[in-house]
Amino acid sequence: MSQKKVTISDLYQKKAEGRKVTMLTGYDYPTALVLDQAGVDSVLVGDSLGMVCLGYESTVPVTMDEMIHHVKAVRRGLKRALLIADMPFLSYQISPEQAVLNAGRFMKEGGAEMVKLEGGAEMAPTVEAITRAGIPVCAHIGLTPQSVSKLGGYKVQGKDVAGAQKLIDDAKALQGAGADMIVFECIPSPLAAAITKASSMITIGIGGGADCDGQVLVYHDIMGLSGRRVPKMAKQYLDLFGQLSQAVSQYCQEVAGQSFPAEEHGFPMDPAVVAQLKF
Ligand SMILES: Nc1nc(=O)c2c([nH]1)NC[C@@H]1CN(c3ccc(C(=O)N[C@@H](CCC(=O)O)C(=O)O)cc3)CN21
Ligand SMILES: CC(C)C(=O)C(=O)O
Ligand SMILES: [Mg+2]
Repeated sequence: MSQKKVTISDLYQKKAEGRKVTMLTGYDYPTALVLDQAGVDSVLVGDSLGMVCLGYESTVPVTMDEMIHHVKAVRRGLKRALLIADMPFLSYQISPEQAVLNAGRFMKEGGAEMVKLEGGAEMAPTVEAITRAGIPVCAHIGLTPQSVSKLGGYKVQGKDVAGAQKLIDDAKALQGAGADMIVFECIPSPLAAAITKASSMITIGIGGGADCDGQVLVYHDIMGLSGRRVPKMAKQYLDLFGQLSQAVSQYCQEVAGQSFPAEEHGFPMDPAVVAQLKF
């Protein structure tokens, strides 16, 4: 595995050559070590951390300070993979100025290399302002979880002509505004394939089918760590929740049954020393 840092040009190169870009979410230092050493191209500190790490009902309550705390932890664990920070709800929607300031915090305080934000053509001026400040942007269209109340639930987007055409127009506007990358979340595979073909941006699917330039999933979903049913687009590779629960219950049994700690888990003392102690 090459130890060279992954750059955005490397990912454009992959797109050009038809080699797939890999991305996973990562929220903490040990996970960053695993992802980096296993060779993933990019790590997204997603605002999904609000749901999977902090126990919120949605991504809406997540703050900039919470995000930065996690981005810094992931930064310390990455040597190679590209670090992308997800802009949380209301950190970029108010004005392009507010967006540049918060995107800049991710770069300056968090050590991020790219920021991601949700929204279509209406976000083009914001993407343009962030890009103009020298900060690479990943867009995100389709199912945009920060708008879950407006969307009426976590539902597939772009199924009818009007919805699909809007996503095509959104992608065009975001590309024109300078986005280098775009996430397609829960949109029909043929639509994601067609936009990918027409687009110079690096397209990353999560429920966008096999023909995107790359794929992203939530780490806790693929590892079976979320403790919930995983969304349809995720593939669960491990059942860590089950394994962790089993290990915790075994530990409790062994402490209760006094088979833990064993001799080797403690620190001996010279009996001559013990003999001299007065109690
Ligand atoms: N753990 C986790 N994984 C995610 O992928 C994820 C989050 N959290 N939080 C933020 C958003 C929310 N996401 C979600 C949440 C639910 C569905 C879901 O329930 N989808 C339905 C299909 C919907 C339809 O058919 O219209 C499903 O059956 O999985 C999808 C994406 C994706 N993101
Ligand atoms: C699932 C990805 C695309 C995301 O936005 C997140 O993890 O917050
Ligand atoms: Mg997100």
